[in-house]
Amino acid sequence: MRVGVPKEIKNHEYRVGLVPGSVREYVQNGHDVLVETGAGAGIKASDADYQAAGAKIAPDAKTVFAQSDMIVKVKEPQPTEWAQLREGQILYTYLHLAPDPTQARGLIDSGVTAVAYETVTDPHGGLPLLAPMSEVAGRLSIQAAAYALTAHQGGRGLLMGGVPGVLPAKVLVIGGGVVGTHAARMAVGLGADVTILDRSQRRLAEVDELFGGRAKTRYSTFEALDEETDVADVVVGAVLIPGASAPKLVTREMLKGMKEGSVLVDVAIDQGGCFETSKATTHQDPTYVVDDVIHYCVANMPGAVPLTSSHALNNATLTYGLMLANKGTDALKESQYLREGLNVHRGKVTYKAVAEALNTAFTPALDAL
Ligand SMILES: NC(=O)C1=CN([C@@H]2O[C@H](COP(=O)(O)OP(=O)(O)OC[C@H]3O[C@@H](n4cnc5c(N)ncnc54)[C@H](O)[C@@H]3O)[C@@H](O)[C@H]2O)C=CC1
Ligand SMILES: CC(=O)C(=O)O
Ligand SMILES: [Mg+2]
Repeated sequence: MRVGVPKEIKNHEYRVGLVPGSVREYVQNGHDVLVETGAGAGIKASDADYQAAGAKIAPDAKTVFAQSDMIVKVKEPQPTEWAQLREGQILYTYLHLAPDPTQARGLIDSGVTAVAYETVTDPHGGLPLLAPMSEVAGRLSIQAAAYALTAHQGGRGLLMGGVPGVLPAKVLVIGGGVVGTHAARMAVGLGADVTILDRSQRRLAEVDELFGGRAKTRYSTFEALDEETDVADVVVGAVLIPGASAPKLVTREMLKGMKEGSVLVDVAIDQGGCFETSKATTHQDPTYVVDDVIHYCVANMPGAVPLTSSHALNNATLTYGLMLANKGTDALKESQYLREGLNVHRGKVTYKAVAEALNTAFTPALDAL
């Protein structure tokens, strides 16, 4: 198969779909790899590094899309990209289709076979291709919040960990999954006063065990959200219902009870966001203010640390990517875990939560394949 890697074009997105080490693995499996010139610039990998790993270099994205059987990316295709996809071609990348009907329409119309990293599963029940970027985004969320809390950024003028004799910031984390626990770990490490809300009793027990009392846990109800947002200096939105649009948990009304200069970081923005007042922002202009509360809603947070993120992502995507390259769509028939990643195939939506969110017909993946 010919596997193509275009340069990412989303705002300030510096990650790359395949690092040179992964290219080498594809080549050893008998595949041709075509990499757009400069695709690795964000991770300091030159065209020569890719050539040394066995790739051929294409002069532009158009050549990559036209000549490849499978496209490996990081972020959801942008309009100019989905216009170049076609039936019989495999797209392997993050998609986040539920809150993005325009992209969904583009993929449906293209006929492409689109496998979304964020819904691929594994025998352990997690989301193995989402997890590494959730680890990065969770950790980054606290860096972003600490910066936004500074006075010159319009924040409360608060040091996350306080100092002896002065209380630290109160950090509320909504959702104790991968993003949530990694955010909490960083916040605890900085000395903040951390509370984690989750809707899963089992998860709360695991989180309680994990933090050994250094973070508090609370069951997530609207009452809890209302009370906890009133006292928080930082709120991290980290909930997920796989494939679906995020539930709106912090309402506009709750915002009115929050402190002036407090900070909301909505990591769940890639699934539409879990605060009513969230709208996606970019690394170029990451924050805005509503009712004196700073909102940070960057949908590709890990793109800011591409060296860490590209390698972490490749560690997770390589095995399933090779299965797709080696067996084509038969890989989707053989592996139920990889098949969970299939969102769109030959014009049909094959992931239930996505079909529901888009109010469109659902075709079970096995029927579509
Ligand atoms: N903005 C960005 O750059 C990035 C965003 N993300 C996003 O972050 C979000 C979270 O991802 P993960 O932590 O990997 O998911 P996860 O599945 O590990 O954790 C989600 C948690 O939310 C909990 N939850 C669900 N409904 C809830 C509610 N009503 N109240 C409280 N908790 C609730 C679940 O029980 C679960 O523990 C996803 O939307 C993911 O796509 C991930 C990486 C990068
Ligand atoms: C998961 C995601 O949206 C990202 O890594 O950009
Ligand atoms: Mg309140």
